[in-house]
Amino acid sequence: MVVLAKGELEQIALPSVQRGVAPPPPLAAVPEINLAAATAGDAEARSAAARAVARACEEHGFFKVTGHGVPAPLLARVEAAAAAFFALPQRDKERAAATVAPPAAAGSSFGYASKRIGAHGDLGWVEYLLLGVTAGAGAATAPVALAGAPMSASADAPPCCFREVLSEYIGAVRGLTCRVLELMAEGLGLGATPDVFTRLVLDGESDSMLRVNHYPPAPRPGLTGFGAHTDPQIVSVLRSNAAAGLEISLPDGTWAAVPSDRDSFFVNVGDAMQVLTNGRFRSVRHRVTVSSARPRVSLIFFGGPPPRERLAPLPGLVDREGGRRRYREFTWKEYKTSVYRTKLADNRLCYFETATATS
Ligand SMILES: O=C(O)CCC(=O)C(=O)O
Ligand SMILES: [Fe+2]
Repeated sequence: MVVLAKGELEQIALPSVQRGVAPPPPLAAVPEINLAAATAGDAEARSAAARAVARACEEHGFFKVTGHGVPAPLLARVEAAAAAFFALPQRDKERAAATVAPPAAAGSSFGYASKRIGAHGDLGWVEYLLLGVTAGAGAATAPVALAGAPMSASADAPPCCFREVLSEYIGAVRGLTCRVLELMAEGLGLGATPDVFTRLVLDGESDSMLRVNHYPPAPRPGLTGFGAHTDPQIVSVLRSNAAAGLEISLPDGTWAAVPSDRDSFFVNVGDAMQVLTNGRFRSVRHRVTVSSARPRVSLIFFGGPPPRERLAPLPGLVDREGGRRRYREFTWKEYKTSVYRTKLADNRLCYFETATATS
């Protein structure tokens, strides 16, 4: 974790996104899944939703979730608590970060950081909190142990502190993540093992995380908030305030802006899911560009497997491709170690591809 002194913050030169004259166009048709309709009990609606989820994961690696059931007042409270935390004086934010538990693995960056993303020189117009979160024994709604979230967003905050609001939010978003993962399994034709993905996120040692990002108003348009990257985990579930900025890379390599929607969640397929599905689901490249005069606040839950978990393409999916296995087996710990050695924009999966994947 790197925390900069106030003077240093202003001195860092920040990259602008390379673009032509025009910003990327909005994503024409954002794939959308209404979870309430999908899980209301009608088997036909459910299997149609599962197929739509699989299609979105294959084509974009990305979709929007409506009808998610996470209460609007909870979303408003967590957004307000995050904004209050980032409005604290720099010194208080740094002090709060010192309460965060020691890094779980060498090179990891739990805690608070400003403008520096990772340890290899990536910069962005962003400050963030990165927290390790663990699941209680098996239940999606079990109380959440946060690896050291700051106790309070402000000195005058009521006893219901930032940590508790985040805890409640994580419980809700983990439940949502599991419902989405079950639909992914069903959409892949793995309905016989509906917990094939959820068991990884619900494991007591699951390496899941929450990142709370704050992008202050941009001093000039087109500033890189968070550079292009894929998320390493199985799946990421994102929610932001109404400030735009998220962009995804389309299969043809062009970029598209995702219209913000504070009432919905957005799901990214991560690298680990691309491996488990033998490349059928696409780990989506995405970035955040800051142009807006209003600050953007986003929260991303990253569903990760336990460090010891051996990841490899699921046998049922390999069989369907005539036994062609695109990735070799590796542990999540091994993958994370590799991620920490690389820059944000690097393709990390290429080190784990088999010879048949590239032939
Ligand atoms: O802040 C956002 O909207 C996305 C950030 C992101 O991609 C990440 O934290 O991995
Ligand atoms: Fe990301």
